[in-house]
Amino acid sequence: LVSTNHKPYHNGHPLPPAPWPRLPLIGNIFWYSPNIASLTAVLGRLHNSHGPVVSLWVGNKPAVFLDCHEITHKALTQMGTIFAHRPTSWFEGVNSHGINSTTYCGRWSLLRRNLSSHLAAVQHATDALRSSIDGLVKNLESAVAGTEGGVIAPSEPFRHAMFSFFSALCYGKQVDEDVLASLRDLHAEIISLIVELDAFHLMPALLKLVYYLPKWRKLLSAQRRHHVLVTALISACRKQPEKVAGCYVHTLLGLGLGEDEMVSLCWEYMNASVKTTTTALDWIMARLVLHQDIQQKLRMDIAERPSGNLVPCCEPRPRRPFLEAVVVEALRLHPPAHYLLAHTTDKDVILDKYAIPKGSIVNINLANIGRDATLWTDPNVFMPERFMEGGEGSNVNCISGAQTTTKMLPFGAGRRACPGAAIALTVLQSFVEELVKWFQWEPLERGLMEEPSIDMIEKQGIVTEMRIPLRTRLVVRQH
Ligand code: HEM
Repeated sequence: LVSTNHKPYHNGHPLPPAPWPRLPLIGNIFWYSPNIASLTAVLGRLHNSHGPVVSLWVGNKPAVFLDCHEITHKALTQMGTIFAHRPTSWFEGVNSHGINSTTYCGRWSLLRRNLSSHLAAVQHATDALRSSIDGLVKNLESAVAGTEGGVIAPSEPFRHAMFSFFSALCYGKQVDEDVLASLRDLHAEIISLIVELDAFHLMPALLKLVYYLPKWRKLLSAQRRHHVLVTALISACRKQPEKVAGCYVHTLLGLGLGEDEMVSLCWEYMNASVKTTTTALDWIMARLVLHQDIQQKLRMDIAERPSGNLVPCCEPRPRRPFLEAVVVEALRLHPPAHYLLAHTTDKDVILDKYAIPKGSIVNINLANIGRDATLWTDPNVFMPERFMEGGEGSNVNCISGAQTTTKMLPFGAGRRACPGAAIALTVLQSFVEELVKWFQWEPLERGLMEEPSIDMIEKQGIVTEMRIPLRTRLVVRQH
């Protein structure tokens, strides 16, 4: 990468360092990083040579990349309202009316408050949680029974269970299993088409129109089918509101929204919740397979006192610090999203001596912050104890939107922080608790070449999944 910055100043202040050349109207992001997968390596090199604030250009706008806890903290909390905006994109598709793509305004605030109060009300939706976990345990038991040596790949059953839980919260519990299966398939189809089209890098997509056109058509068709299906689910809720009281669609019905808006918000709800929690669960269980001692300690801890997440009307719910520590430590090392959703500013600002022009696309690398050796001891070691009382992470609260510390931020921080953080943690803890109670999670035997039984290498994408999906030997425990 050439380090010269062709136009280094904006209103008398230096712009974040960027590589050269940069073409007028096109910029250089597509040149240096033709797809999402290559972006990490390019940014790694740029940060190494230029520090924590660098940029690549998308058309005539800088895409600024932050890689530092203090600067991130300043942008998201001290300058929170300035950085709370989202860049506009001409390709939003099914997400066009989502909270995440809405700019920081009254509409955003109304929708966000609605989602937050719905999620607070269903935080302990014990029936739905119990039934999804029971379904998962049954699925895993039959998978074990049907394989030699109990070797299974649990990611798909995880996704199935998370989908059934969040769809019960979104659409109510009355939805047919067949309809849910179609919805699940449509979600998978749309997400994989978006990934294939690499919507983040649309410019090359436009240049290779012939190759991309059939995929666009497929995406539009899948989005239309999704629209029809979700509209039917919304109408069913409208006809029998008493059956769906408290579910997300029910709360939306009272807001006077149009059909497209409601479909888009339902898509966002399911998409934001299922992919992230499933990916997090994959990483947590992979860690427990690798660290048998921690799995055993967790099991003993669980046996002493149940967490209460699955007990109806259990107030206050007893805390289980080690279970919480295991989940949070896995989120520190393996956050499902490595970057926050893109932020932007509504005016020119100075951040860490650099000019950030109004409308810049601001990207924050939260994965690097969680693994920063200046903030964490042995950052690459899986050590849940660091989150126990007196540990270096004991003051970290990744739920609160106004964190006092942003040493890790798997859910973001400040005004745009994830509204689903609290429920996501409850769900993950409940799943892990039951999965460890019901099964022993063991590694496969090492291969001839002594390769590790689990590959912890990441695959970059909309979320960062395991490059090789988790495979484990599952032993059903006696109860
Ligand atoms: C492990 C699970 C989850 C993780 C790691 C996660 C992570 C994130 C992150 C990093 C952001 C971007 C924050 C920013 O741009 O500053 C975000 C935003 C968001 N998340 Fe989550 N999330 C999870 C679960 C959920 C759940 C369960 C829901 C809802 C049911 C949800 C709904 C949203 C919404 C609506 C936004 C956009 C907020 C806004 O723009 O105001 N997420 N999430």
